[in-house]
Amino acid sequence: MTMDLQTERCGVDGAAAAARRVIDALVRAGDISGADMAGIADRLNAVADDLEAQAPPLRDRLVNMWRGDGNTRHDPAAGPENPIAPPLAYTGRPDGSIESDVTLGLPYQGPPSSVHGGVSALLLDHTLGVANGWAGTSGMTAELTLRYHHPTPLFEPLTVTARQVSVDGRKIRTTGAIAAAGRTCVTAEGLFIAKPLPRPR
Ligand SMILES: CCCCCCCC(=O)SCCNC(=O)CCNC(=O)[C@H](O)C(C)(C)COP(=O)(O)OP(=O)(O)OC[C@H]1O[C@@H](n2cnc3c(N)ncnc32)[C@H](O)[C@@H]1OP(=O)(O)O
Repeated sequence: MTMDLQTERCGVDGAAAAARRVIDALVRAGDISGADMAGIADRLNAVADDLEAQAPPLRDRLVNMWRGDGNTRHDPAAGPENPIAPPLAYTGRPDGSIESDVTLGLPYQGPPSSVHGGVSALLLDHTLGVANGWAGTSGMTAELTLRYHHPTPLFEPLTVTARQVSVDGRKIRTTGAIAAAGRTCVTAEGLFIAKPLPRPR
């Protein structure tokens, strides 16, 4: 079952996807390309000027971002509204786990042709959090333990999975992994504490 995060559509999604494409193309081109980088900077700054001039007050945008009670759309891992999110798109499995297939490019590079360890941590922290929501009991990350078994490749399909393991009072334990071609690259164990922060209203 696909989660509601993916079924809702907003106008900003298309612009965010274009910005994501620009980030990827910029990192890909670099200074060894023939691109007119000064001209590109001017054009990108003009876009930013336009957006900044029309942005609502910060508080209004925060309320808008946190509307409703379910998944949000702005986070840096799965948020379709956020250009720095790959973004992950989750499918819930009948066994209570969740899964997302994603291919990461150069903006997420750490070691050569491999995913940055901090990016893997971001994706796993968020995916464990979403798995908690999928299981019905959510919390704040209190501890996140990662084990990097093998380099996680860029440019190849990755599968990010997570599953809530137990709920003991306010303590929620959740595990997850990133795999490439059936090989586990990173595993995660998280302790979450049930303590909802109020959403801006
Ligand atoms: C769909 C959306 C998915 C989003 C996923 C993204 C998740 C995130 O990134 S969350 C952001 C990162 N996390 C944070 O910022 C959390 C910051 N920390 C906090 O807010 C608090 O320390 C918090 C909520 C973890 C715990 O605070 P608090 O509610 O006061 O806990 P407290 O009452 O002291 O302790 C409760 C129990 O948890 C235990 N505990 C608390 N913190 C920890 C910890 N870091 N490690 C181990 N145990 C802990 C305590 O020992 C206590 O256990 P016991 O009941 O056995 O004595």
